[in-house]
Amino acid sequence: MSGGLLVAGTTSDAGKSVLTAGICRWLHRNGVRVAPFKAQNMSNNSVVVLGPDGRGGEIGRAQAMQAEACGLAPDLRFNPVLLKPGSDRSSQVVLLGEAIDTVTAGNYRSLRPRLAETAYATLTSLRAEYDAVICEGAGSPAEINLREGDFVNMGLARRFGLPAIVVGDIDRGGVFAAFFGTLALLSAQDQALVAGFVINKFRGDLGLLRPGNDMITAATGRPVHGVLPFHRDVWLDAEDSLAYGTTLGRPGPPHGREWLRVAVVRLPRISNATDAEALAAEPGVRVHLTVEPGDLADADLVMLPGSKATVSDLAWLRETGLADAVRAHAAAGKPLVGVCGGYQMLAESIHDEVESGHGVTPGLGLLPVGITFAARKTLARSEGSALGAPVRGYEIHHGFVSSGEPEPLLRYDGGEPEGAVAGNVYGTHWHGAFESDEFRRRFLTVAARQAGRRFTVAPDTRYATIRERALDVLGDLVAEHLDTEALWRLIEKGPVAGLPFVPPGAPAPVR
Ligand SMILES: NC(=O)CC[C@H](N)C(=O)O
Repeated sequence: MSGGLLVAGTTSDAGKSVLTAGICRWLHRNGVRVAPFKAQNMSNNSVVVLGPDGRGGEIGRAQAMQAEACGLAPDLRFNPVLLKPGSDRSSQVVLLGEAIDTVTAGNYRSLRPRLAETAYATLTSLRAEYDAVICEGAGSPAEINLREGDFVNMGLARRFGLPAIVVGDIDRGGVFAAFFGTLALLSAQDQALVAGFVINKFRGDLGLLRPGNDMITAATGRPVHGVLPFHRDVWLDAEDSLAYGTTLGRPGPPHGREWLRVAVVRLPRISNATDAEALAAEPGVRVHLTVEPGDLADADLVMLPGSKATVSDLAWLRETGLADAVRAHAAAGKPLVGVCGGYQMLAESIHDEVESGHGVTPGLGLLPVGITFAARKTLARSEGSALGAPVRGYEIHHGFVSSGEPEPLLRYDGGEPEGAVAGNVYGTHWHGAFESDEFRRRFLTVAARQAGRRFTVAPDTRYATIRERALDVLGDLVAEHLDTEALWRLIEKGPVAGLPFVPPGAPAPVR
């Protein structure tokens, strides 16, 4: 079998990543050798994967999660093109794991053929190796301004003759109009590949929804392949919904007497926000993403997460009054932790000719280090220890500590120091450290003490188990709520013949 499917969405955050992961898990459980794929991802949430040469490279976090759903180690080919936005107008281009260039609207066109050819070649190799490859689209396939040269959505489906399903988020409303409009704005050729729809995040009465499903099927000639219920356990790696004001997950009640309140500053170019998810997995730890200085005043622990744009996010921190709130929190003796870009912001100074080109910028001066940016990106999977517990993490950064000899937070297995501690202020370049269970427990215990909070960490939270369970939930959702027979047929046999065309089709360019 050389099966395939494109999971497209009516919008970003409609549930493509989650549905792709769920389909992957369901197939994997049924003994299918399945791999995930996203030709091009735009995200600052990445993981480090070791390439065939043993060197570290980056792919989008969602494809690493989907690989896990397939029972596979992540592979650079699962996400050959990763665009990491550093501003509204420019992104770093990561091709098969390696940062090769910076794109702006101006030069994307000239770069695109190379990106597309790499994506096509990569998918070809995956299809030769696996029984099925489940491809995730990006944004909406009906972005009519981007249709020309598209290699992520229908462009990819056309090239490989893949059937496509379109998932829509009913929680936002307008899902039927979105399905109809998405289909009707595609060319006849593309419409022929769109086999049906999936409704996501449904929380009402199925009886009330059903007439709508029947009508959209009558209007488009395509079935609704299933309705996935809103599920409160589906929150890990939910990167598109990292809106400020969000509380991560649904942690259980505290193991001890009080909750520990964690405020994570929702930086404009936040990267690897999953560092905060590991904290939110602990019972009694409430993790809130915020842009409000007032929220910091109430927090026990404040986290400055990673950032793809350290210097400009630091300027934003100052403009919004958050920098003062961070300082006041630290001055009160309460714990503050900076991860990667957030760590860099806590330094005395940041010398950056690479990411921002701003030269020297004063940092918040809360940790006794100086940071300098190097053109070469550090990409590593790292192991060591901290607070007497083993720690694993991964590193994705241009900036490095170029001065200062702080008390380290961590040590690499070889003994090299990493990160810094100054009383109640902590920093490290490592992402993922809080996924190490014993280290997380010890860190939260110290943090609670410094915050004067009667919080007791649960003795037995295993982050890896929680992740595994979340993937199983996704597999269950697909198995229980989708027409899996229809899905299987699509994946195995390809597009359905004779699907009707819905006018007007792709609009002609206006010259
Ligand atoms: N992952 C991060 O937070 C990166 C930090 C910073 N932008 C750097 O490249 O060094």
